[in-house]
Amino acid sequence: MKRTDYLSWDQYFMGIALLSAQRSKDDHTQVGACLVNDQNKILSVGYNGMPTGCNDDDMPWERDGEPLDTKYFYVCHAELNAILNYGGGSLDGARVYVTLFPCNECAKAIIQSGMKEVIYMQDKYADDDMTVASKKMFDMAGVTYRQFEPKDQTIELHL
Ligand SMILES: Nc1nc(=O)n([C@H]2C[C@H](O)[C@@H](COP(=O)(O)O)O2)cc1CO
Ligand SMILES: [Zn+2]
Repeated sequence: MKRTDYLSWDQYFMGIALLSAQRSKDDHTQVGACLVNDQNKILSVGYNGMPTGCNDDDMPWERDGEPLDTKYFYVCHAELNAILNYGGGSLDGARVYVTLFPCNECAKAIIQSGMKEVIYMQDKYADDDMTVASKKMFDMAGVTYRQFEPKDQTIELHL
């Protein structure tokens, strides 16, 4: 008999984004992203972290303080990492599953790389100008975005 409680594509890819987020060293916000093509093949994954070669232990993870002593100048966002991690050529027409709505900088990278759809989970910075700017650019550029609809399915991983 065919299983009925298998994961939908959306659940599968958002699940991979959520698992990727668990690699983040950021103690306040962990973000994961998964890029998928129109044949539902995974192209790339990423999470928010310091640039390669910048030691996690030597970099600041603070949110407040002198700008140079906070994480914001340094950390590479999950979406940008996923885009840059893709070694296979064009991302034209791809979609991105991301656990937090993209910032304006990642929105630009998403648009410029030719991606067409954003599926996001949280939108906790919806009122921030960066998110308003992201949506403005997505709307103008014809990149659609929709919030992931949780099916209340729990998966336990014993790692
Ligand atoms: N879409 C995003 N992707 C990301 O990877 N990030 C990262 C950058 C930081 O490491 C963290 C946000 O830090 P905080 O301001 O919530 O403590 O999440 C943030 C956003 C929000 O725009
Ligand atoms: Zn970003």
